[in-house]
Amino acid sequence: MSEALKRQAAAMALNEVRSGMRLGLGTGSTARHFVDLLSDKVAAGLDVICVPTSEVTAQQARELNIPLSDLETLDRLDLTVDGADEIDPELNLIKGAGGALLREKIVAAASNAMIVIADGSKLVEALGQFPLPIEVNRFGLGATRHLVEQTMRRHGGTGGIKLRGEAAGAPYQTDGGHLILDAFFGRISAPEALSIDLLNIPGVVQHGLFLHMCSKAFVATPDGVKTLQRNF
Ligand SMILES: O=C(CO)[C@H](O)[C@H](O)COP(=O)(O)O
Repeated sequence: MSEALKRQAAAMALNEVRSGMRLGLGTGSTARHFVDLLSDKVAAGLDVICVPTSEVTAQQARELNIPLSDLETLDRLDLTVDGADEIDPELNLIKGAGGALLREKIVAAASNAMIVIADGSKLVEALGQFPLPIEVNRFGLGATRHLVEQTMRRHGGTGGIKLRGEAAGAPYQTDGGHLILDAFFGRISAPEALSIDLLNIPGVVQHGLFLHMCSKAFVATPDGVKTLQRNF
């Protein structure tokens, strides 16, 4: 999908930002457009303080003179704007293709609202066609992978599990120094139960299912930007 559509979705989210807000800044190509557009408003006098969800976003924001803070200094945020890899009709998400899922989830959970920006290709009837990123500790990788695979089979997952970056010769490392297993479920029929089961595996640090966290999504299609909303 085109960068123009991603930017349109990002522009809609920018309309939700008010002076004085504490903002979470997402990661990925769509969130990048949001940060870029936000910087114009900041240059024009918008007063915000932002917490980035990755080193990449932090660097972009610093280069664009967006004021940054962290979750030691601020314990709550007003709003987080982030991208997603899949969005279901309940606004449950799969996130983490960019590897930032742990910080993204910490920042979203610290926020009073989470808005997702995406193009129409991210809308799905059921989560799971996109591989679910699972962030794991390096220690005990083989054992953790085995337990993740057992859990995936119990939940009807039909595909395999790949250590991200392995095929390229060097495992991908997250900002927190962890590894990512990408699990090809096919279809996730009980996301809440899967979430609990994955988090019960000691080597699993976090997974990319964002359940009941997103209250609004701006989804850009060639016919315009759709606003999807969910009340908690
Ligand atoms: O979860 C993410 C990073 O960890 C991204 O938000 C997600 O992968 C969407 O990225 P993009 O906007 O480039 O499609």
